[in-house]
Amino acid sequence: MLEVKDLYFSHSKQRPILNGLSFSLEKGDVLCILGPNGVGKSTLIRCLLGIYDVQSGDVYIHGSNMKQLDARQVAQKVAYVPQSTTVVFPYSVFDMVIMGRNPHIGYLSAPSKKDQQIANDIIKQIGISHLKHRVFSELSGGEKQMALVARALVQQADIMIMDEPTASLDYGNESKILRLIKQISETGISIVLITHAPNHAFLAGNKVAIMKGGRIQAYGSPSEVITSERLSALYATPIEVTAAPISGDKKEEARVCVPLL
Ligand SMILES: Nc1ncnc2c1ncn2[C@@H]1O[C@H](COP(=O)(O)OP(=O)(O)OP(=O)(O)O)[C@@H](O)[C@H]1O
Repeated sequence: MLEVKDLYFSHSKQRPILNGLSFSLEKGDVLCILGPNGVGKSTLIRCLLGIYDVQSGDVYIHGSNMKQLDARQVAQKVAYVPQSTTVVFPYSVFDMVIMGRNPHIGYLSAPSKKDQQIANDIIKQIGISHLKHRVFSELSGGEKQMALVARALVQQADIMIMDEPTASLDYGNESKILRLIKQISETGISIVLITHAPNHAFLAGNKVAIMKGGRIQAYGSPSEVITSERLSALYATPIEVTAAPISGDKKEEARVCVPLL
């Protein structure tokens, strides 16, 4: 669905940020991208959304080279959930959510009944009907994040890029968003999840990529890639990856990352 091949991007000639970066995403994958501050995760997102022109390498979306697609075509295929959004105008949650239909609406047209229906269905589906008429800018961080996920879903793109969608959320809202990510992927949407929490890869991901030095240093299933040695080296602090028993009907174990203080 998404293939990134030998991507190179640099703000200045001296120091490339992305230096031959490659990975691919299949239908329903949740690929967690981990990497320390400043490694180039946001830069990668900008390249995947077509905001930055890559200087060499290619991004293929359903086999089409992104260089051949205009912004509207990219937006029909790739949705984006930002970390947070500041909105000055008093848009309602419904106004914000229906904006996700823009790539499907003609330049001088208003959202159709069908667009409104799609927005209403998604709002209901992800359980934020009670927020529909609230002013977006007055919502809490967690409520805003749910509305931003709804906006991305109404775009009906089958690739979704999420930039730290749980940043600054409390534990309950973080779990809610991670659960939603799993549910969305089960519908066949592929997700690139940028996160600073390696545990997210165990909880919601099926693939993980570790970014270092402008490349993907390790790539594979969370249990293969996320090891104590690798995380400790990546974040330059001792981290242990261990198994925690989960009580319930059947005995299960969850893998967890614990920083050693
Ligand atoms: N417009 C710019 N001009 C020059 N350098 C930039 C610009 N934008 C980002 N950078 C640099 O590019 C590097 C990668 O930045 P980027 O924001 O992609 O990292 P990141 O992995 O998303 O970091 P974080 O985890 O802290 O959000 C950083 O060293 C940053 O200072």
